[in-house]
Amino acid sequence: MSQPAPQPIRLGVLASGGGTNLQSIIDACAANQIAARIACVLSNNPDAGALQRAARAGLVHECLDHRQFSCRQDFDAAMVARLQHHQVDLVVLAGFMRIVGPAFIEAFPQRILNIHPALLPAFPGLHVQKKALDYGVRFAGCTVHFVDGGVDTGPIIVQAVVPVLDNDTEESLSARILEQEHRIYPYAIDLFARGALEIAGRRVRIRAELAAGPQPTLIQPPLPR
Ligand SMILES: Nc1nc2c(c(=O)[nH]1)N[C@@H](CN(C=O)c1ccc(C(=O)N[C@@H](CCC(=O)O)C(=O)O)cc1)CN2
Ligand SMILES: NCC(=O)N[C@@H]1O[C@H](COP(=O)([O-])[O-])[C@@H](O)[C@H]1O
Repeated sequence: MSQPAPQPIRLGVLASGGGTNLQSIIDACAANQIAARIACVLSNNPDAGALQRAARAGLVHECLDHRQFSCRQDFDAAMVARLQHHQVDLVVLAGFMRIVGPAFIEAFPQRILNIHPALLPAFPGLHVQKKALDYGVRFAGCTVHFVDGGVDTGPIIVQAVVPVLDNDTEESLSARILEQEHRIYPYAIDLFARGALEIAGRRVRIRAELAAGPQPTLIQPPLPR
């Protein structure tokens, strides 16, 4: 029995690239699949496709080009100021390619999520789809986690698994993972919005009774050869 939707929380989505994760969140909000609304979209990259997607969706969007700031701390402070101005409840990193510092994290304690295109703790950092392919793993996937002071080390909320095929390229594997990212990120954000996430040390407990519905399928079986 799903719970009635609570008052929507306000999201601040940070993106540096094309914004397909942002688009999946935009679409999920429009379909009332997330108990949230996007208050603003911020990017560090003036050329980010995410800014164009935000504009098309009629969303508040701003670029704070990190290259215009004298240091990482000043950039972080400016981002925090904009997020607080827009009264953001949850910061959603959606392909945001800057490491946020302690002051940013202190401003939003346990209220910053990130999506990573690997099954953490395997393959943190960048270019991880290629790293997984080169390593020879049989399964890959993606992870939604809380952001903490480390990089890709925060408590894990949801993961999805995809098979790695013998003829996979970095592009084909990235595309397969991205499809799952677009499914699990809206789901994870909605769990947070409904107060269904409880952090206990490294572990995150999902209170199913507060979720909107059943957990989506998270393990993609190997494709027929
Ligand atoms: N404190 C944290 N900040 C961020 C996290 C995190 O877990 N903790 N996740 C990242 C997203 N991410 C991987 O999922 C990631 C993004 C960027 C980098 C990185 O090395 N960035 C470089 C600049 C790279 C560039 O501009 O092309 C840097 O910031 O110096 C590592 C991991 C978001 N932030
Ligand atoms: N380490 C962070 C990282 O690699 N993030 C990845 O950047 C891509 C952004 O795509 P998008 O702009 O189309 O959402 C996504 O695959 C996301 O997991």
